[in-house]
Amino acid sequence: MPNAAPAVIAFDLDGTLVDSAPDLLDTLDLVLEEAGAPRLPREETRKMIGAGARALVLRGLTAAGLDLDQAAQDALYDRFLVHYADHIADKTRPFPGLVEALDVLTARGHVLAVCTNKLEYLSVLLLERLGLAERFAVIAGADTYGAHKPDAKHLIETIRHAGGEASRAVMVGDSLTDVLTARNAKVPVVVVPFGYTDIPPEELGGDVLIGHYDLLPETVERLLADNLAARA
Ligand SMILES: O=C(O)COP(=O)(O)O
Ligand SMILES: [Mg+2]
Repeated sequence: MPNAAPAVIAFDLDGTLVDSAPDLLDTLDLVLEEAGAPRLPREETRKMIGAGARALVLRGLTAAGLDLDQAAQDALYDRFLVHYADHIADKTRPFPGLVEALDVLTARGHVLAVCTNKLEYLSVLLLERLGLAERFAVIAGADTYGAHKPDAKHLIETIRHAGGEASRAVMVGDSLTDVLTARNAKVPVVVVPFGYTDIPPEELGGDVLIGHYDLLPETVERLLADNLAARA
């Protein structure tokens, strides 16, 4: 019997859809430099991405050994947001094969959504600049539903607003936060290995690890079918 709800494929943004590290970390370098901190190595700061911009700034300050009061931290965060918004798509690009994979998923009738710990307005701005925004039924940021990853509510609400249900959805992400979110929401999760994580991607505990977006459409079909069979 056909399921009335479309399948929803929910993507993390930073490190999953797009390689946004260059613009995020250029901005982090700039605000830390303005605060008088030494420059941190990229291998180190890359792993600080994944819990949103405020966490990125705070992690940078901690790693640089700067102990600022709340007002100074807030000012630095505001400065980060303004500069980042102005440079959000200078170097940021979709990962190879992404656009083709999204085309295939959409042609199969699946609905695409974004579930990210980036703020909603920055997520929309970035995807608009890259010409990708229209592809997603929902772009849900850390501030969209009053709960953010790894809270299951962020993913469940994203799927619901996209017109689907958690029992017929797949999450795609690059970090432990994404895997935990999917587990909490009882949604299967695909891990991509080209994002930002301090844990090796194969150790994140996802259902499937794919090395290239070419593999995503068949992987999604398999996970949806497995899920259906498990529920029968
Ligand atoms: O920008 C961040 O730190 C978080 O973004 P993500 O949830 O899309 O990985
Ligand atoms: Mg990510």
